[in-house]
Amino acid sequence: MRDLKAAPQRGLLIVNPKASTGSRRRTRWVVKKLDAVLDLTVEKTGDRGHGEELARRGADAGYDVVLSLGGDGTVNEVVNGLVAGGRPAAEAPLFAPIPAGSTNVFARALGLPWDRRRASMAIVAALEERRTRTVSLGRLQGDDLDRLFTFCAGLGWDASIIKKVESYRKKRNLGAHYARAVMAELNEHGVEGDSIQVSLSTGEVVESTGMVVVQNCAPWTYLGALPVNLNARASFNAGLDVLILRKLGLSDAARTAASLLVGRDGPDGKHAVTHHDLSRIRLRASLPQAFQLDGDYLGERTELELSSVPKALRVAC
Ligand SMILES: Nc1ncnc2c1ncn2[C@@H]1O[C@H](COP(=O)(O)OP(=O)(O)OP(=O)(O)O)[C@@H](O)[C@H]1O
Repeated sequence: MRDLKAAPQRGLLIVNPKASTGSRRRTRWVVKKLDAVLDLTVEKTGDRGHGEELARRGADAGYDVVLSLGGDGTVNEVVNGLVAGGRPAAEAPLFAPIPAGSTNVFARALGLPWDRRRASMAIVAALEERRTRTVSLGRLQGDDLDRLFTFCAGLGWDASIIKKVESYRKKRNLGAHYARAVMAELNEHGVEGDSIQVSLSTGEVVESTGMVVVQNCAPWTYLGALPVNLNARASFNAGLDVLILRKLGLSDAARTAASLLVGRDGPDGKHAVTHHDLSRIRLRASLPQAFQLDGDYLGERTELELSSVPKALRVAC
């Protein structure tokens, strides 16, 4: 093991001061821990998109390690900045996400604890022991859009629900907000969604009425400590997994929702089909549909293409 104190790696910590579980005191604690093992620079994000710009500049400046302190939105921005323009993983800084959002799916999918102190200690140990892993990312393209995602993207129902949850603003008690948004969505639009044609890289074409979720890893999300699995086989070492909801009745919707919460492998069968390890998925909807990327609602689209980018990002873990 190299003595990091003698030759410290250059580290850039990108902090979202508005992240839902962040605070100045907690940030100071994290900075102190990292400062002991890295030649550390700290930058705060000032607005949406700033994390991506800071990360891109950090990669251009040759930082060895870039860390984020924020939620999955900040992780998404920083990752997009690090490997912007197709920068290969070997030429980009090592990345480490320190959780400060409400859910922190990417960090937890990597095996890091939700608690930021414990996660920081685990990252410091990984840096000291030079433990790294190279993971896949997803890429989403459409019209004026070309973005990477770390854990999931979706078109239709789940994205409409995310839009509603975001509009409720308060991030506490996310489970209750989610349930409220599901009920509001059912009230407004019922369970019958618009048709989405899903073309898979295997050559198969599947029709969905209302919801397609693509995963780069498992789980899809967490409700508190509970992982919610749509595609339990999704993995950073494989291509993309997809869940396609087909025709739903109200009782099917309830059954599907329940199987998401209690099932180990997620729903499958007559009303939902899943496919594993795909290189590409094309989506074409009959009407503009809400879409989400790493849990952030990003607008509406009728056509999207998603592809897997293998071994796209080096992470410390
Ligand atoms: N200074 C800032 N002011 C307002 N928004 C910001 C600022 N810095 C970053 N953001 C934006 O805040 C969004 C959400 O941030 P982030 O995901 O880090 O936290 P979060 O919303 O608490 O996380 P989660 O959604 O997991 O609860 C990001 O998309 C980012 O662009």
